[in-house]
Amino acid sequence: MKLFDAFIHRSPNKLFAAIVFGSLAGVAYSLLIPIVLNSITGDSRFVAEDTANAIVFGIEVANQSFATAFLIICLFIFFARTFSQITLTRLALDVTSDLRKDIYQNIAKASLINLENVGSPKLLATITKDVEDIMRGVKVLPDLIISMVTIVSMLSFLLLLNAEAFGFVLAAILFGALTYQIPMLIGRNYFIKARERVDDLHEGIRGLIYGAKELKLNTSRKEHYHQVELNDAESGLIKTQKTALAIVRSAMNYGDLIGFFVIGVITFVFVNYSDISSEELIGVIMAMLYVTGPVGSILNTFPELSMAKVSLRKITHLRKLLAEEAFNESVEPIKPWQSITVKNLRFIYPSQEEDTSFSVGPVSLQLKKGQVTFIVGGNGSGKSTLGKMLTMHYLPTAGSISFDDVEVTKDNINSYRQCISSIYSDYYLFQSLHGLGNKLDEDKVQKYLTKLKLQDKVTIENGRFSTLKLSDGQRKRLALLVAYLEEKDLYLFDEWAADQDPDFKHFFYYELLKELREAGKAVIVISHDDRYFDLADQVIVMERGLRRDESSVTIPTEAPEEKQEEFV
Ligand SMILES: Nc1ncnc2c1ncn2[C@@H]1O[C@H](COP(=O)(O)OP(=O)(O)OP(=O)(O)O)[C@@H](O)[C@H]1O
Repeated sequence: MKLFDAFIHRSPNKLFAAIVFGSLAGVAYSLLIPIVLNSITGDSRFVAEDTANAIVFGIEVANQSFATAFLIICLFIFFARTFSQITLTRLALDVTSDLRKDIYQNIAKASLINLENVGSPKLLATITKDVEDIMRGVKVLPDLIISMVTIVSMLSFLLLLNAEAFGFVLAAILFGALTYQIPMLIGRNYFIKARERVDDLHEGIRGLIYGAKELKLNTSRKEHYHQVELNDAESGLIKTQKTALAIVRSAMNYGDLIGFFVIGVITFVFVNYSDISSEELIGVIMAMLYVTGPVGSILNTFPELSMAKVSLRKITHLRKLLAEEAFNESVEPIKPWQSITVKNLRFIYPSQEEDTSFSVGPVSLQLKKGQVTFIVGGNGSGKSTLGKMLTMHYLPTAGSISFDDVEVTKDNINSYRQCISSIYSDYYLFQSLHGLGNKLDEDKVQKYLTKLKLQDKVTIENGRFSTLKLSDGQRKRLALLVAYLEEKDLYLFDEWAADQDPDFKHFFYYELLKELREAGKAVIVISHDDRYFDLADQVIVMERGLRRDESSVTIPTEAPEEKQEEFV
């Protein structure tokens, strides 16, 4: 993805108009020199001679027609430049907004495992810092175009004025531009290093916010954390940024001085070897002084463009990491089903070292509507991983899931996902009941708010919760309310009751599960609480990623078939 391509893609007509007006402003700039030159020196080679004075509003104005032309050109420059800058800046805003929206889409379409692996600090750094840096880089493009056209126009004027001087100035500018690239390349490498350090720092800041409770209770840990994860990371980042900026600043000053160096050489040396007239010399020096501004302005854009390029690379890399789930996203009505048959399902966590990556399965089981299935086992035995395969968050590396006789494939997986509701331990509670607001059954909402003892805490207005400032247990109850209101066919609760009062544990295990069973839902409960295991219709015991207990359900076992291509 190239920055300019994004502009062309967004609005080619606006881009074209902005470039045309920016270029015209550049040409108009260069027309001011011959007019001024003519008035001062009387050199009428480029503009016809006109010495008539006029009185305008009581003020005497020399060379009336030149003065009028000068004013008109200035006004034209103002309007053309402003139009070009505003158009390109607005385009730049649209392009960066598109970029952010693209990243939102990338995140939405990425597989859960890729999202977990990339992690939120990196994603947030990209959406905030990288897109912002690209925006800054994009914003300098209007000035870059105007300055480039001004330089080209001034060089053309120089060519008309004195071909020898033109050759000399051109050679000096080319030499300067080439030698300028060396420090800029070094500076760019430092910008890349600095960008890597921003990710580390974001990770550190995340620990500072989310680990605030732990850090407050342990001063030596807090000091160590501040020193290693924040102060050292800050120092490393600032040092790298300072070095990058020092190199880039020196390069920019070098670039600025090239113009004056050329003026000096022309004034003190070139004149001794050329028969340039004094009018031409004044013209050349004026043109050089004039060119120095746009040259500086172009050079000033380089650090921003350099950082924008680094950020663009970062975004491109992130997009690769967030590989899309390659399946049909459309949602079609699914055939009513009674049971889910899982055969030899397997999932291997992606890892650099194959030996250390954890795998779950092959696991076979059957889930039926109107049945409650408990998945139990020790910590790290693979319960949640199996759950995420059953709720189709993780795409299995092998095996199959079938709803009655329809096997889940990449063509229908999104349709089948719509019949599932889950609450994992890292659930997210949205402030709004997105997509549910209009079809809310008020009586049902009130009944469940009361059952969950939330009726005095939360109300729902226009599909939004009045507050989410609740205790952990209350928030989890609200998540349960949402899941219940969703009216899905398959429910998964991962340790839902673990941090609830005995009353609510009782409500969950004895009332809610019973009600869901009676409503003909298939329910999966991941639990450690063995007091309630006998409430299950079947218990799946997990041990080191495999199913230990196969007694409660019999699945026709076949040789594990690798079906990776069906899903991934
Ligand atoms: N995002 C991940 N990347 C790589 N490996 C992971 C990831 N998440 C979990 N694992 C591995 O999978 C194993 C099983 O994790 P899982 O969450 O399924 O266990 P669990 O039985 O639900 O444990 P607990 O009872 O503690 O919640 C872990 O021991 C870990 O090695």
